[in-house]
Amino acid sequence: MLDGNLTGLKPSQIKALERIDRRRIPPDQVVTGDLARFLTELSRDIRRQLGIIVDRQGLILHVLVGDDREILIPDLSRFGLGRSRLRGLRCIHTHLKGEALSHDDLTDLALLRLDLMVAIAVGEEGLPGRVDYAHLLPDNPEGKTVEVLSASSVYDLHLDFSQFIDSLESEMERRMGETFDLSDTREKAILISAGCEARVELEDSLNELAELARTADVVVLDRVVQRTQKVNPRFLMGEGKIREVIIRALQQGATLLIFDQDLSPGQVRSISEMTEMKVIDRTQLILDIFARRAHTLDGKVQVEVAQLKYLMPRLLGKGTVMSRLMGGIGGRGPGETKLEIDRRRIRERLSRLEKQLESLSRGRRQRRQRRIRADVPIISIVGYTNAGKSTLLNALTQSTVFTEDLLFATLDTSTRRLRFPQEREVIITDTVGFIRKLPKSLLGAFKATLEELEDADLLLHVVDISAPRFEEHIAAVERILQDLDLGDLPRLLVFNKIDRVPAGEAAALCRRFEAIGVSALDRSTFESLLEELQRRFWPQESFDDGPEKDSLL
Ligand SMILES: Nc1nc2c(ncn2[C@@H]2O[C@H](COP(=O)(O)OP(=O)(O)OP(=O)(O)O)[C@@H](O)[C@H]2O)c(=O)[nH]1
Ligand SMILES: [Mg+2]
Repeated sequence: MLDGNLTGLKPSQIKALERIDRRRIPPDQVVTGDLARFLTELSRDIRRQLGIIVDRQGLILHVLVGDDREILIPDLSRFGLGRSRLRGLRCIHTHLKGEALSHDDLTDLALLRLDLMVAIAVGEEGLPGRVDYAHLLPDNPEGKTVEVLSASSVYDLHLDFSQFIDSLESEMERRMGETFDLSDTREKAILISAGCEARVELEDSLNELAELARTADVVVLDRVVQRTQKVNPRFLMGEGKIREVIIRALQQGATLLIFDQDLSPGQVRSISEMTEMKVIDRTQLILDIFARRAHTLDGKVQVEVAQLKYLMPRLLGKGTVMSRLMGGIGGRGPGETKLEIDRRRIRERLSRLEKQLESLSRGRRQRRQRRIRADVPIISIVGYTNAGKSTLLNALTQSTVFTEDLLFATLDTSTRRLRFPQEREVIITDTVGFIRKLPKSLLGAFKATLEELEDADLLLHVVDISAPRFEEHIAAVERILQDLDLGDLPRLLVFNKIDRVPAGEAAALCRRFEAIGVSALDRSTFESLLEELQRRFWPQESFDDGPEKDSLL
């Protein structure tokens, strides 16, 4: 296959170029003397660089014609990356002025994961001169990515290529095997954050991203934090820096880049153009988790609507970025539904789903009305994800809502009854956990579920006080409540997981925040919470004897 700028070439030259691919290089040689000479002579005649892309069998797959300074390598993504993340292809090209391997040559080598990048100088009379070549390095503590070597001529290039590439690959695999199990098929991610905030803030948010990644069953290989003066509109960070990050990620064996900041459709596109690794942002990761977690019809429909809305503006005409957004993480459709690639069909599907949501929400409204008519107080549990909301609901009502030490265990509201003495009862509902930077689109998607909060007579705001930054969690939840127009509802702060902090400290924090401490794992800690609930709902009655513990717990 002949690529590049052929204008102005004589038909005989084009024919000669087209015939190059009939040649074959023995697998143990980088390039034969004959072929090198053919390339340098023709290159001198047309005064342009010439290149070939060769596979490990020595077949020539592409012939490239450049200008006097560079050649452009066509898209090689169809060849895929092997286990060591090498492409199994090398690039051999001519340099007209005997210049060393350029920065672009080395970048191509690293970004495309070529076996070798070789430059042969066009010498006098078009004879092949010095050979410069570079190969990638296995992951190493210094973070060095390439090794550049040279030979005084092709005839002095005594490199047994097949042996060389075999041992390089095994070393690469050995190094990767030190950080992760090579047979593990889960996605391997590099977490990336770039922003103007203070480093601790970036790190903190990145820790949470790591938790999200763990929840999504992704292996995290490394983290990159880049403080920037100003956010780069195309790549989030500087172009050179992002390239460096991608090159390191590939070297470490990553398959996925996860950005802590939300990427604009344009940014996803520009970064994706540099690499075949999947590029996703925080929102997409959360969407992915939601997609795995949605169990009820409501939940599934809501997540799919959010996913489609997120993907729409990110579609390219041909669906190329799409296909990369799709596979595996960041593209998991909830349940059976496969996301469609066609934009028009997405639009149709969206409107169908939205109708479905509408009717689901009607059903919910009726159920709610019945509840309100029954005149039973409604308590909604809200709080940061993983605070222990579902555990508390279960413990209070002796039921079994799914709980787990992962983020977003709960996506669907569940409703239970809590009985008090003297035939009194309240209804308690559990909700989806909140999180910092919860994307607006997602909030919108869950509006239907969160609508139920409007009916609440009281919000139990559950906080995990063993979390290092629980105050920020409180603030994030408060902000989201404001966004949902629920800021005026009465609420009660419940500090959960007091078993994980020293008793004195827990008591002091509760006093300071006017909160009630509990450990959702230990029902004997519920007394003051239950008393407070009774006081709030039936204030005129006195409970001098205190709640009858046996009937309560
Ligand atoms: N030590 C301790 N662990 C708790 C306590 N309450 C809950 N947990 C644990 O915290 C984790 C999260 O609990 P969940 O009830 O799933 O939390 P959630 O707030 O419903 O989380 P999402 O639904 O994901 O938003 C689980 O592993 C619980 O066992 C507690 O009082 N003490
Ligand atoms: Mg839960």
